[in-house]
Amino acid sequence: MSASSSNLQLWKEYRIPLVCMAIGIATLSILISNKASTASKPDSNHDQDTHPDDKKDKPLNKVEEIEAVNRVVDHATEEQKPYQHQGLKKEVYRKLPKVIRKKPKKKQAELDAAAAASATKASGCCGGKNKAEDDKSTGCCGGKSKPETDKSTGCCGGKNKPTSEDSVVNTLKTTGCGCSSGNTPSVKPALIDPLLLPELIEPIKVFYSTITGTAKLFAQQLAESAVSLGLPHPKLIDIVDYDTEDFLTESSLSIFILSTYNVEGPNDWFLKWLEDTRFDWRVQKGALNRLKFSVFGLGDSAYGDDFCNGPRLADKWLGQMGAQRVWPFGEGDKNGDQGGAYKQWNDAMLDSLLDPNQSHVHDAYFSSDEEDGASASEHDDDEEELDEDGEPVKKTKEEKLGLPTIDGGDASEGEMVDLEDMGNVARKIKQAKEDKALDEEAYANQNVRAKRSVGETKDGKAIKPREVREMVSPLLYKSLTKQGYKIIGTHSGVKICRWTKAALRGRGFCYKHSFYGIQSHLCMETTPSLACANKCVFCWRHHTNPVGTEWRWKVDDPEFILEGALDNHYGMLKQLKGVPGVRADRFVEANQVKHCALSLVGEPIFYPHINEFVNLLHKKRISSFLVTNAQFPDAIASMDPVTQLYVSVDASTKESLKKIDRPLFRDFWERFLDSLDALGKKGQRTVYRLTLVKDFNTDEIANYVELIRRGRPDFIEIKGVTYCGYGGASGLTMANVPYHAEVVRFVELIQEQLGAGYEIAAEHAHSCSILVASTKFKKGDKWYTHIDYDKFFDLVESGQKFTSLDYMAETPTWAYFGAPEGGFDPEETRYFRKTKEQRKAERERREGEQDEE
Ligand SMILES: Cc1cc2nc3c(=O)[nH]c(=O)nc-3n(C[C@H](O)[C@H](O)[C@H](O)COP(=O)(O)O)c2cc1C
Ligand code: SF4
Repeated sequence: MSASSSNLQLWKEYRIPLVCMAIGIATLSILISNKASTASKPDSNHDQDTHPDDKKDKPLNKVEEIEAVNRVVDHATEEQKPYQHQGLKKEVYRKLPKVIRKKPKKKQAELDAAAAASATKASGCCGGKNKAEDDKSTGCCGGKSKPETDKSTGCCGGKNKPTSEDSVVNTLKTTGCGCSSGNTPSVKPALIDPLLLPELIEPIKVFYSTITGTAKLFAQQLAESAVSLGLPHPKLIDIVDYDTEDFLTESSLSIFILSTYNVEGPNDWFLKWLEDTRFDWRVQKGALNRLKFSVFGLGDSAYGDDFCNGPRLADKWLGQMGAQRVWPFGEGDKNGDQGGAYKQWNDAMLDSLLDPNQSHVHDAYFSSDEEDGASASEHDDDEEELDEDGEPVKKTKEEKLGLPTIDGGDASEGEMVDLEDMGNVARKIKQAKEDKALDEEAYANQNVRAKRSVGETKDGKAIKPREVREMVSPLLYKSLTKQGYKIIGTHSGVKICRWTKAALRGRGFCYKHSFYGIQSHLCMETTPSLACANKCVFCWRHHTNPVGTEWRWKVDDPEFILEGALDNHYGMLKQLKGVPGVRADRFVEANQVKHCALSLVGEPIFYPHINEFVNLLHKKRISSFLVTNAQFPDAIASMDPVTQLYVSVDASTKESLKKIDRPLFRDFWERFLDSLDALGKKGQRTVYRLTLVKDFNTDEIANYVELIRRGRPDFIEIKGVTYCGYGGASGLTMANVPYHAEVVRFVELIQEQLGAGYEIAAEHAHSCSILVASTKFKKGDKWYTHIDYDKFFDLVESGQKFTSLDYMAETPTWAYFGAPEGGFDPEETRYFRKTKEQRKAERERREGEQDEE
């Protein structure tokens, strides 16, 4: 279709609203031109109907409302008036686009010019001068309309020649025409002068996802239609380029044009984020309530039940998270007239948007209850929440109390409660109330609370008071304490590791004993940040620990965290006193922590005062083993020496890292690579930790080799993933846990491809872990992968520069790869889990002994 014929078509479809609006503007022009004379007449009765001040008690009718809105929109001609909204009734004021409530940035001269232009151009009517038979492009009848008022065009046929504002207003009110009989016809009527628009209205955002380009084409068509209607050019955004987290603060009118793919496609990330957020109980109900949206799906009906399933889900989840659906879901079938279906949807959607009578759609674009980021509730806190029909929203008792609703916090659309379930529902509500009360009490009584809050972010920026909140909410507190964590202050945790318990009973140490000489009963596992920037599939905590890309919580004092961690650690140890098998000597030793594993959960390097924390550990001669997930390269670069610095290398390609770590950062891969580079520049011991997940990250040997060459770590720890009963979002099963032989094979392949410089040094068969070490740590036949801890503390104290080679210690031969002990310290008692039969025989034997007594 040519540009002119498409314009013609557009005009045909929009002529009525366009003419109405044009007339409104023409009316204003007249009002303005008469302003000077009328202003000097104190007794003038002009504009009675359009001065809301004069009729404060009467509600405005629709025409008055439009007039009033238009008058303010055309603020350039009213000089100071646009800034004096006091004259407008509240409901009219609220209909104004957000930006025009504020002082416009355009220079007055520019605005005046725009106003002058609109005065001559805006009316679609020539006042009967136009000789064209029927000029459809201008909406002018050429004075042909014989009836007093041509309702179909809104043109009066040049008959109405208002002589005063009064008559204009009356004409407008009765006929909808503002013909002034002498105006030159415009090229094309505009709803609002385009010169003013970019300043006035936030552009529509059009998010598209595409592989073969159709969705992008449709997005461009939408943009063209919007522009032809006088709206600002919408922003076209490829969904893969948008940071999904930003939807949480997005307030624009957002149109989603999404294609469907049953293979890996451009929607995956967005849909995954929507799903995660929708079902994440930590995300508040109505998280997207600032967003106004509509979705159009592209698909192919040949895919049967999968036709447009992705876009459909997007539409559903957006709605369920509180986003306002301004226009119903539309779909276009590749197997049919996809373009036609789209055009119909596109046109109807824009039409409704510009139609003030369709207030819920219209308001999504032209009105906002927010100003300067203040929420609606902040702004109009005296007002009731209204539903789509303008009725006050009836909230349940639970909603008013902020309690979880029946389905766990969300009464989603289409989810109705069966009458028979009402008993269960009542019980659930009661239970939820009791649980909440208990949680809040436990939280309030937490005996370890932050003594000092550090009110700044990692970059030293002060945290604004309203942003400071605690990372651990009462619900999270409950969840974590249930899992055995002790919470310190507002964002730190400590937990006793199972190897610590095993060591207390003389039943062996963890792999770090075999690789680096750590005795597990002397080790404390803690984290100063329960939050993380990933949602790794093998992290069983990702449904509970908070996530974020930047620190936005209260910050606790490092000294307080360390003291709290030690107190809680010792407190938990005490509870093991007297437990059968606990060795007295180990129990006494354990009361002096010598190692700290900063790897419990979350991202320790995220904590803004991590350097202070680590230095405090070293002052107490406690070693530090810090594991980071390689998303904060700057923090790695600025990290003071730690005894051993790890990065988790969970995958070796961008695609698999995205699949496994599910990072929140859009530039996660660049961050990951930068982290490896930063690691390569550290002087102290550095380690890559590879966790193998079968079918996820075990096939990319060459890429791993590449990454190892990049960061040149001293050591590479490779272990098979541990099965923790995943399910849920991770989708992992036992089938994803590699056998020991498979891990060995993988390591051998890595070592082969790495060539000289690295060798397989040690293993801990029990935990399926293998250590590949740089040959810098081998002297002759002997490995020196262990650590001289005292030497390390002395080096730190000295303040001199040192390297990983300055504090190495000899590795015992039982820890060597291939040694018969398999990395198990021969001085420990090997404990083999009993089989079912053995446990049964043991029980029978004990019962027999009791009988004898
Ligand atoms: C590999 C492939 C998989 C597809 N999977 C689906 C599907 O599961 N459901 C569906 O409705 N359409 C499916 N389609 C059809 C596309 O969604 C449809 O052709 C759409 O118009 C493409 O939009 P685009 O050009 O913006 O990428 C698939 C198309 C391809 C090529
Ligand atoms: S290093 Fe880790 S696994 Fe080993 S004892 Fe410490 S916390 Fe437990």
